Amino acid sequence: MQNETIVIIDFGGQYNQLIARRVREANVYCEVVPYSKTVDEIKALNPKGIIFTGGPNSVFDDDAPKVDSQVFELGIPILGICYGAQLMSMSLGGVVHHADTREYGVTDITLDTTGVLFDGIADKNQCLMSHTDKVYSLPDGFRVVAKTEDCPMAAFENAEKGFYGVQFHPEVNHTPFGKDMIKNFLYNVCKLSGDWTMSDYAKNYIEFAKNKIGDKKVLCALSGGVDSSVAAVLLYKAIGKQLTCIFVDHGLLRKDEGDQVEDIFTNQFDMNLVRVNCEDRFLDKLAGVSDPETKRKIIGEEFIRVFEQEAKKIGTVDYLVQGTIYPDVIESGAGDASVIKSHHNVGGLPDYVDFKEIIEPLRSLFKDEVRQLGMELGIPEYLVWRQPFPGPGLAIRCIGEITKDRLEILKDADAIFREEISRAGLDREINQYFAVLTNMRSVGVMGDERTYDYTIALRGVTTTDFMTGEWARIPYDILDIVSRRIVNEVSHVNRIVYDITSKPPATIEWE
Ligand SMILES: Nc1ncnc2c1ncn2[C@@H]1O[C@H](COP(=O)(O)OP(=O)(O)OP(=O)(O)O)[C@@H](O)[C@H]1O
Ligand SMILES: O=c1[nH]c(=O)c2[nH+]cn([C@@H]3O[C@H](COP(=O)(O)O)[C@@H](O)[C@H]3O)c2[nH]1
Ligand SMILES: NC(=O)CC[C@H](N)C(=O)O
Ligand SMILES: [Mg+2]
Repeated sequence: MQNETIVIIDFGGQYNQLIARRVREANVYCEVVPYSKTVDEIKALNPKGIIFTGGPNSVFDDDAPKVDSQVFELGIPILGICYGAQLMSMSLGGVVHHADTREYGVTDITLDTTGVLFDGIADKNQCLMSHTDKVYSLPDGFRVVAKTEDCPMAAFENAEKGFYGVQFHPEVNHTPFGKDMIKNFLYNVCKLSGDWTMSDYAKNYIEFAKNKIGDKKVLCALSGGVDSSVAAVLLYKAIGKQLTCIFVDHGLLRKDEGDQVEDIFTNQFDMNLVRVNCEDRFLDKLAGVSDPETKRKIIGEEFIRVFEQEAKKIGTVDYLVQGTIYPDVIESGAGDASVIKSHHNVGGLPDYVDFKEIIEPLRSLFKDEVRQLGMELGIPEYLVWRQPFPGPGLAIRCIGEITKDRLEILKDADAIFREEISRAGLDREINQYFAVLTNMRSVGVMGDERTYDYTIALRGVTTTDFMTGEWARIPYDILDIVSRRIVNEVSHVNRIVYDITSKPPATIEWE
């Protein structure tokens, strides 16, 4: 049985996957497709509703992305967001040009609550605006249902045809009524029943993977982290022992982590697991390197070379599975987005990879959705709720050059911090917490003697999606215990600082 489907037509906007996420959150299945799909291809997906996303272009430019105008004749409801609303308006006979006043940021908006999308929503509200063009006149049959000070046509509808346009972005948290508005579109306009759940995602993916892979062999890059554990279990359910998991111990893991991961995946799950110990190989390549992006690229490439080498031992392996999730993709500069940092599994991948294909079952999901999926698959809670740990590991927390000695200092300090946070029962509340070895040394006095040693920085953040985050308000007395213990127990450290920047403007990791 096919789930009720929403088709999201992608015009290159920044928040497109967030739109998809909002639709999934409302228990509706959706697919994001490029604007170049023909109307027949769209029809073949049997959508119950269509959403046009935002996008960087101006609709009236010659080379602006357009959708086949027959889409307006399918009798299917359409919601246009920002660029999508402008495109809908222009395609049906309205007028769009550059605005005299542009709007960027959170803006007060007045909603006409007789508008179908705004049913049950407060009329004085706020929304996120981000546009330089605007709609100046509406096509026949439309009426205005929202306005802001600078945008008199901030939302419009032709309820009879089921066409709706909004100039603002309902998909972001800065538009507090956005989720309700999207639900109104799905439930009141498209008349959906909400027949999709995360367990459907699992079921469908397992079916899809079975058919795609057939009797071929597959290798899964398994770190023991949340994402790759969920990806591995999904694939294991699809193809069982055709799957081999490769766990790379690159010497950049946390204290005792290698043994713990090996223990969990050999004793608790009955999967084929190969642990590859290659500390020297990674450390040799990283010797003398202190630039963060260079470190990331070296590690990204070395990971793949290890996977290729292990694949050869197994025979012919067509597919490599990675636990890539959406934030990894967007921060590595997907499409037109700018590169924040090259996640080793996306932007850090080498140009040539000796596998027929890389499979990434979680590529469009956000972290909290992956956790939900993990619970659906019956993965133990302590694994699903583990704090994330980046693939490049301690290399990007050891600022400057990486040496065995410096890694030892960092591992010991980090272990103390993690131990005290879980002793205080804060490990679920603080979503990611770790130590960073800075490359700064300063003067201290210990046992009446001068010291000149490293500064350790502690980092703690609260976040749900890891795209943005707040620094965690860890109680002073816990920070105090951690600080005393690290300085007393770890040689070559004489000073501890706590990082009090949020993301943005900082990022979670230091490199
Ligand atoms: N040590 C490792 N050995 C093998 N594969 C790895 C290793 N570290 C990372 N990977 C691969 O890179 C992907 C991305 O790493 P990332 O740290 O984002 O995810 P994760 O480790 O699975 O989950 P988490 O975000 O909870 O740490 C992983 O899903 C995995 O496929
Ligand atoms: O697998 C990964 N490979 C990487 O190269 C990488 N860089 C950052 N991270 C993790 O991503 C989340 C966001 O981190 P940033 O705010 O530092 O970008 C945080 O959870 C980081 O730990 C990585 N994960
Ligand atoms: N965010 C958007 O979709 C922007 C649409 C269009 N490029 C504008 O500036 O108005
Ligand atoms: Mg990880």
